[in-house]
Amino acid sequence: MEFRTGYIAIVGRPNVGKSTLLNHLIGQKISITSRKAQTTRHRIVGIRTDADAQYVFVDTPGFQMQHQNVLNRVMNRTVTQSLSDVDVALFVIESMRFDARDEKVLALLPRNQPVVLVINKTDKVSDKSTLLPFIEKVSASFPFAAIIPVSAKRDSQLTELVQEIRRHMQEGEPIYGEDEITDRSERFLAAEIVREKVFRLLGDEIPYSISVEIEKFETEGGMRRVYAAIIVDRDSQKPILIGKKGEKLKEIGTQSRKDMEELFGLKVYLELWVKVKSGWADDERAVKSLGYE
Ligand SMILES: Nc1nc2c(ncn2[C@@H]2O[C@H](COP(=O)(O)OP(=O)(O)OP(=O)(O)O)[C@@H](O)[C@H]2O)c(=O)[nH]1
Repeated sequence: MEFRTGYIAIVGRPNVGKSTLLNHLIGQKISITSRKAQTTRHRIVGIRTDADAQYVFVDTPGFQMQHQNVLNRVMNRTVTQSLSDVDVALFVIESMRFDARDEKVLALLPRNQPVVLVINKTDKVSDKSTLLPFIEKVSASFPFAAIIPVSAKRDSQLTELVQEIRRHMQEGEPIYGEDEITDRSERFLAAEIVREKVFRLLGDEIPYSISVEIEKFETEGGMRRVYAAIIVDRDSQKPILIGKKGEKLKEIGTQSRKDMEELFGLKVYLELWVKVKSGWADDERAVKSLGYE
């Protein structure tokens, strides 16, 4: 069988189980989001590599998972455009529920490219015979490429879903190497976690241009040591990030460390500091957030 690769977007109204689905498809918890809209076209939220395919799951700008009000805030066109360059979109709904909010999302989906309807939470349906009429009703509303009822939580029908996704992908070499997926992506995710916390805790106070550089990333005796610099543009942004008596940075550190521990399944020692991009004498370590508090 030829090797295939492709990009996949998972969309749907809040609470239908998109994150759960993603996590179960990729086998670990690496779905990360921040409150700010992304500037990049697509952000990778997870990768699954099988013997015959590599699945790259992306978050769609203006359509981010875990955003409650995003549909009100973003122009529909942007959403449709950004969705049109993935290979396949998964439109997730809940079993036996298809309301106005689902329809609103559905209206934004491109019609010139495959959309798979994923009916999640089938485990909650006690009388399975009610599912069929429901499926028929929803399927009349859009030319879906396929309809797959699943239970993300129970891993039910996920193999079938993966096979269906693969059908819509092109032959091609893996985009990400196997080794890259373990270490490099963990580094990348560590940086994403810190960035997410910065935005969560500081929101609009901080410009979108900040970045996070992982300067050291190593594992020693069951402990992951992460040294990360938050890079800001201007000196004046530094005190905002650090906060009174280092409070903000400490909170960013504590929350980041917790997420990293959950993600890596290891104890994490995290050292965080703020660096000014153009700065000369600014490489100072402001806070040490220990791996056990
Ligand atoms: N019974 C059942 N519950 C599920 C299933 N999948 C997800 N859930 C639950 O549904 C709730 C929402 O799941 P999420 O994965 O956070 O949903 P989401 O679509 O990412 O939600 P937003 O982040 O708000 O967009 C959680 O309580 C999940 O545990 C499933 O297959 N069966």
